[in-house]
Amino acid sequence: MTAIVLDGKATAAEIKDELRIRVKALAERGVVPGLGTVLVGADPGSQAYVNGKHRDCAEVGIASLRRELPADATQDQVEAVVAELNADPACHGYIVQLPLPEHLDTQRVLERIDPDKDADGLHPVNLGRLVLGYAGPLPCTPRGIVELLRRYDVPLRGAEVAVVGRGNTVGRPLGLLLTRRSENATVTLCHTGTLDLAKHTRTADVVIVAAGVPGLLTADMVCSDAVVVDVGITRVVGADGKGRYTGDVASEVADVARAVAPMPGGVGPMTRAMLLTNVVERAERG
Ligand SMILES: Nc1nc(=O)c2c([nH]1)NC[C@@H]1CN(c3ccc(C(=O)N[C@@H](CCC(=O)O)C(=O)O)cc3)C=[N+]21
Repeated sequence: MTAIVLDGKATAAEIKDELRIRVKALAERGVVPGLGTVLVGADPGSQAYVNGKHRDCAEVGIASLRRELPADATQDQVEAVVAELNADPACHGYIVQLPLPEHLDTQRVLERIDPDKDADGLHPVNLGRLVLGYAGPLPCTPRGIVELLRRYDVPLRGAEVAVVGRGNTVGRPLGLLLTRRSENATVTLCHTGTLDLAKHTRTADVVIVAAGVPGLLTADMVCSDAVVVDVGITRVVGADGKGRYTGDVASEVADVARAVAPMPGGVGPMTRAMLLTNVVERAERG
C-alpha cells in the first residue's frame, strides 16, 4: 500500500475540537445546541449508528434528544414525534434514522421535518436549495467528502471528478456540491448503467465511489495520480461466518492511487462530524 491515507477519523477529531470551541461560545450566550434522533425499531446497525451520534454530541457539548419507537409504531405515532421535535426550541436539528420499517411511508415522514431543523440536509426543500445555490443545511456525507478533500489540499478547482453512484444521499447531491462555483469541479456522474465505467474513472483526478457494490473500483480503473474516496458500506458475511462492512474500492487500488480515503476510517467519521456542524450552525443562527 503506497497511497497517502485521507484520515477521516483524525480529520473528524480536528473538526470536533473546533466545534467544542464554538459550542462554548454559544454557552456563554445561554444557548446549548440540541441534536435529536428518531429511531424506529431495534435494528442493531441503526442502534449502533444512533449511539455513535449521541457519543459524538457528548464529546462536543451538544445536548442529545433521543426518541425511540417500537418496530410496529404507526405512521401517526412517528409523525407525532416529528411534530414534537419541530416544536421543541431545545432541538436545533434532528434526524430520522433510515431505513424506517417497511410499513411506514418514509417520504411522508421526511417531508414533515421542519427544513430548518433538517440536520441531514436531505429534505426536499434543502435539496432544492442546493440545486438553486441558496443557503441551507448541506447533506452530511457529500459535505464531509468535500471537507476531507479540502483539508488534505486536494485541488478541486477545474479538476475532473468521477462520481460513481447517483443515490439521493451521496452521489446526486455530491455532484451538485462539487459543481458549485466555490468548488468549481467538473463532474461526471456515473452509475450502474454506465457502459464503460473505467473510461471515466481512468481519466479522473478524483474518483468518489458510492455505489454500494463491494470491490467495484479495481486498480486497473484508476490512474497513478488519482485521489480515491470510498463511500461504500455493504454488510457481507466472511468465510468465518462473521458479518463485517466492506467498501466499494478494492484494496489493490491503494497500490496504484496517489491517495485513498478508506472505509472504515474515511468518510463515515466525516459524515458524523458534518451532522454536528449542521446543528451548531443552526444554533449559531439563533
Ligand atoms: N437519517 C439518516 N442519516 C444518516 O446519516 C444515516 C442514516 N439515516 N442511516 C444509515 C446511514 C449510515 N451512516 C453512517 C455514518 C457513519 C458511519 C461511520 O462512522 N463509520 C465508521 C465505522 C464505524 C464502525 O466500524 O462501527 C467508518 O467508516 O470509519 C457509518 C455509517 C449514516 N447514515
